[in-house]
Amino acid sequence: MLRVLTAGESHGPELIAIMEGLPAGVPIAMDTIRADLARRKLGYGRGSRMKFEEDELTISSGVRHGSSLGSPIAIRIGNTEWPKWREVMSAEPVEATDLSRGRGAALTRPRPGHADLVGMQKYDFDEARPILERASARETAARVALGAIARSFLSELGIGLVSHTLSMGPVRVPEDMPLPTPADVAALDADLLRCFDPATSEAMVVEVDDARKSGDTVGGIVEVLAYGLPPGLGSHVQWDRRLDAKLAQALMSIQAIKAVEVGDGFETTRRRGSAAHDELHLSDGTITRSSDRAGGIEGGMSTGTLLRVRAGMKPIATVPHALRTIDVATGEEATAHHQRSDISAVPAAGVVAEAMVAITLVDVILEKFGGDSLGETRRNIASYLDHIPETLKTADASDASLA
Ligand SMILES: Cc1cc2nc3c(=O)[nH]c(=O)nc-3n(C[C@H](O)[C@H](O)[C@H](O)COP(=O)(O)O)c2cc1C
Ligand SMILES: C=C(O[C@@H]1CC(C(=O)O)=C[C@@H](OP(=O)(O)O)[C@H]1O)C(=O)O
Repeated sequence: MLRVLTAGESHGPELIAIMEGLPAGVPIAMDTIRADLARRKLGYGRGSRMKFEEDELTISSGVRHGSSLGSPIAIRIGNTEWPKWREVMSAEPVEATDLSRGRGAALTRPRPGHADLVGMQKYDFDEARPILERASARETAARVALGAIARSFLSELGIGLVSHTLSMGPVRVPEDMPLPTPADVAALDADLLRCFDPATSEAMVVEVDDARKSGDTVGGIVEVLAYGLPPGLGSHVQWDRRLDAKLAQALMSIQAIKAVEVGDGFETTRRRGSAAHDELHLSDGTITRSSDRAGGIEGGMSTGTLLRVRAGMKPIATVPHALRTIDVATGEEATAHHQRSDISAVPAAGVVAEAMVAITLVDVILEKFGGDSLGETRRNIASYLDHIPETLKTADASDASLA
């Protein structure tokens, strides 16, 4: 079983991430984690904070000489903006008068679509600062650092992940666009939209620029693909063991994600059954699926074909052309507070989605195969695949890379 936790406020001194349950012997390179943190910060439409804030990465435990120890891994990501916020976010009491201006001024005009108002109600605060600090997607840097470690483990098992942007507002990649593979990742990372279709990528830039000019924000859809999974991850036997359910929770937990699709998702609901499923046929005597409409999951279990999931992000709530709200200090109608913010964070959300899928896959792999060391997990997977009877083997099972 894998357990992960994050802590940290957006303008606090640092983010903390803990991962417990990763087997020993997994290669963990600081540069790989840094590269993923950099991918998350990039992306067309991000606000000014992404340009000046650095992610200061430290690993405090669980890793020795570039390899996991099997003990809890503790990661620290320093917020380099902290000195400017020291007083506002101090753990020690600060005189209210010292906070009454500038950054410390009470945020009493909650933003519709953010956690501000309901958070104030629930946690009994009279301003939004204590809520937005933790609701903020700054926290996703911690998830991406954990995701980089998860991806390293998956990569040792021959499993590769790709995330890419499918749409930005109404601008969408062509339906027949070929799916990107891990070999294409460098090209995706070079594109600030993380979009595989250059013409669509350009149109997405125009969409973001247009929104920026009119003081607005944009949402969109990202897709995560996982290549090389064995069949049988997750289970049909209990609601909380279904792989699709776990992935949906993992993706839906990302700030501003409001929709999740597995495989063809909602499109499947518009088809008749005869055109909705992945038929089986024999190819060189081996069972083969003739399509991948299900997104690689049947009955809550991975089928061993390509895993394909999508997450839909709503437009950023901090709309520069501020939305109508109520000033809870005066009880009067007002416009929502707004300083700087992202116009779109869809490409960044793709990187976060990839991290959440990676963490979920490590969890279900350890649930099925266990292993206190990487070697033990590998042996367990190989033994399982070897023991699937020839008559049940599927052509697309990923045993080649796992052997
Ligand atoms: C990578 C990323 C960056 C985000 N940047 C912003 C932002 O700059 N401004 C904002 O209002 N919301 C931003 N959000 C979304 C808010 O964090 C989110 O809407 C808020 O926490 C409320 O949660 P909910 O939308 O899931 O209800 C971002 C989300 C992600 C994933
Ligand atoms: C800091 C990050 O994202 C932040 C997420 C966020 C929000 O409301 O979610 C609001 C913005 O922060 P601020 O209000 O300070 O400008 C983003 O910059 C990050 O991703 O590292």
